[in-house]
Amino acid sequence: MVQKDCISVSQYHRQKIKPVLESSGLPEYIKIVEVGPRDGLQNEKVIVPTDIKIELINQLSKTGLPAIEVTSFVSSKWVPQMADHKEVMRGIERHPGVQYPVLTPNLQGFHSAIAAGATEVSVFGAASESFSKMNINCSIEESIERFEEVTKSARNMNIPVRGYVSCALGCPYEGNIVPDKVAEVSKRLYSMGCYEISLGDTIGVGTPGSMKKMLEAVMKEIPLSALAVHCHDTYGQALANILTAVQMGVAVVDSSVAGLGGCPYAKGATGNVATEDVIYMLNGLGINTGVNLCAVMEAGNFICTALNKKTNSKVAQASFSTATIN
Ligand SMILES: CC(C)(COP(=O)([O-])OP(=O)([O-])OC[C@H]1O[C@@H](n2cnc3c(N)ncnc32)[C@H](O)[C@@H]1OP(=O)([O-])[O-])[C@@H](O)C(=O)NCCC(=O)NCCSC(=O)C[C@@](C)(O)CC(=O)[O-]
Repeated sequence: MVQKDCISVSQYHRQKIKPVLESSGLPEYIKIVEVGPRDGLQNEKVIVPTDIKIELINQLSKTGLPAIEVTSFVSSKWVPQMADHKEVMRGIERHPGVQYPVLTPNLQGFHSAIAAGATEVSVFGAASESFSKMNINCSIEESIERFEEVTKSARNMNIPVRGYVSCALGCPYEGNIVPDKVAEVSKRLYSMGCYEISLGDTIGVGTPGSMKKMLEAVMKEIPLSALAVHCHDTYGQALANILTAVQMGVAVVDSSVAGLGGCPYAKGATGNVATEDVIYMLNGLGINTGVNLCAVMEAGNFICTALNKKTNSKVAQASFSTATIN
């Protein structure tokens, strides 16, 4: 059940990201991009039934979240969990003011996504050659060519395109990735028309120190207002890394309800930072998100019950055991 005092989505969606809270130097509003239904569920061992995915997205749509990544239009041989992309896309109830982006690695995926009713897409590249090859079966250069085809078609249809750069703080195959490489790939995605670049710590190895260095390099090439961070929590650093990014002025944060997820081509990587934990931290900093924490916890409880697993959200764990949320 959504709380009565939940601030309306459209109220926040309409407003531009404001520069900073005057007293603290922090952004006054942070946009949360919920990636659980895609990034979270793509990595589940058992195939999650389509109606459960749809119900999860419908519940999340009522929480005040401004953006919910719904699914991926990728090959079902590569990611069987996302094979029902069309049914999910067509089955969800769309709420005014909520964005419902989907992943599209190439023109084929883009056309399928549009045919299924997608109104926003994301291309996903990497700052690591090896990861690019393992994840989307092509070099970084080839991926850029494919993404250019997608952005060109999208522009003609007025479809916004978001760009991911995976391995921004480390690669499961190559180890360290130099910040300049992240900046270079980010710049290319931004130059081809991606409205926002989400910097992915795909395997959750970053620290506040490496996040700061990487962001300093990327911020030389791309406006701060076009940057997002996407932190997995494998080493327990995600919230600290997000706080570092927010202190540097980043105002878009990706997260996953109940901390679900991982990437099938980044073995051992755990889920994204839990949406509940990010909201709790931002609430404590006095930063608006427009998202109702209780309603997100209810959605988290729904999906964890359906998957028969324990939530990875520390906030949900604490709240369900003490029944107190501040
Ligand atoms: C990109 C491909 C498709 C290339 O895969 P490929 O095998 O090189 O593709 P191809 O062009 O040679 O085509 C081979 C077959 O795939 C089909 N195909 C071709 N394109 C599509 C498509 N779009 N949708 C559905 N089917 C497609 C195509 O029709 C053909 O079918 P066949 O004739 O064999 O029956 C493949 O590598 C793939 O699907 N990879 C997906 C990987 C993925 O989804 N990874 C997880 C998401 S990334 C991530 O999690 C990181 C992120 C974003 O969260 C950020 C972070 O944490 O860092």
